[in-house]
Amino acid sequence: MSKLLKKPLKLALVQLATGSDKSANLSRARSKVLEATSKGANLVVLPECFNSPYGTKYFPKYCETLLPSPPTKEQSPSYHALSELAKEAKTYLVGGSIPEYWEETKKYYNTSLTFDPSGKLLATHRKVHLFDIDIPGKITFRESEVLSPGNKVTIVDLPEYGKIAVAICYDIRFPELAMIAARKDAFLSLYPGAFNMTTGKLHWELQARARAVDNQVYVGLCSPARDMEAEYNAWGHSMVVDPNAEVIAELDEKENIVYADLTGEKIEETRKGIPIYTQRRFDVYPDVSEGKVKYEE
Ligand SMILES: NC(=O)CCC(=O)C(=O)O
Repeated sequence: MSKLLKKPLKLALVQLATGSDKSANLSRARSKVLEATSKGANLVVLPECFNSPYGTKYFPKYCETLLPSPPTKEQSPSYHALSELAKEAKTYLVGGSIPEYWEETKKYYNTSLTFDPSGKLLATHRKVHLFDIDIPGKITFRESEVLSPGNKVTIVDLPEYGKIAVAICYDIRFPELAMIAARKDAFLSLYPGAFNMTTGKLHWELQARARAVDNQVYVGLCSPARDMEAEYNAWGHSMVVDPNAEVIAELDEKENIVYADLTGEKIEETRKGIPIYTQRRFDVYPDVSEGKVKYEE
C-alpha cells in the first residue's frame, strides 16, 4: 500500500458553464456534481469563480461572507449549497472558488472551500498570488485592484485517501506551494483556475505538467467552460496530469466533466524509476517546506 494515497481515488473535474445568475450557477453545479458521483467520483472539483462571472467588477457584486464560520445562509448561500451538495453526493468536494468579503477587515478575497462527504468544512484557501498581469495588446488584468491575498499554504487531509493541496489558478505559477505540499506528503495538487486565451495556450498545460514532474504527484486543473459572449474568455481544457507528467485526461473548451483514476502505485513507480525524492541535496540548498511556512493542514 502506498503511504501517500492509501486507496485508488476517482477524481472528477467539472468544467462548468457559468453565467451571471448565481442561483442558476449553483443549481447547475449541483446537477454536474451529482452526475460525477453517479459515475463513481470520490473527489469532485469545481472551477474558479464557479458562482459568478470572472472579473474584478464582479467580486463586490457576488461576494459572500464566510467569517465567522459557519456563516448563515443569507451570508453565504454558496457555502451552504456546497456543504449540502457534498453530503447529498457523499463526496469530497473542492468548491472551486467564490468571491469573499470579510467584514472585519473590509477586504475581498478569492476563496476556495473544501467539504467532506458529511458536509463538514475541511479547509479554506484564499488565493495567495493575485492575478496581476499586463501583456500589451493581449490581456491586462489586476485582481489586486479589488482583492487582497491569502497568506497560507493549504493542505487538506482526506482521511481514507491521504493529503491533497488546494490553491487557485495564478497560484500554480509559484512552484513553492506545490513543492511544499508534496514534501508534506500531498499526493495531488488541485487548482480551480480560469486561464485565458493568451496565457492558456502558452502555459496551462506546461504549468500543470511542470508541477507534476517537479514533485512526482498528480495535478488537476479545473476551468470554467469557455463563453465567447463573456468579457473574460476562459481557456477551458480542464486536465489531470499523472506523477510522470503525462496528461491522462483532458477536455476541450466546452462544458463537460473529466475523470481520472489515481493510484498510489503510480506515484511509487514513478519515484522508484526516477528517484529524485532521495537525491535532493539539502546540504546545497534549503528545503522550502522547512522553516517559516504558514500552513493550514
Ligand atoms: N484567474 C487567474 O488567476 C488567471 C491566471 C492566468 O491566466 C495565468 O496566466 O496565470
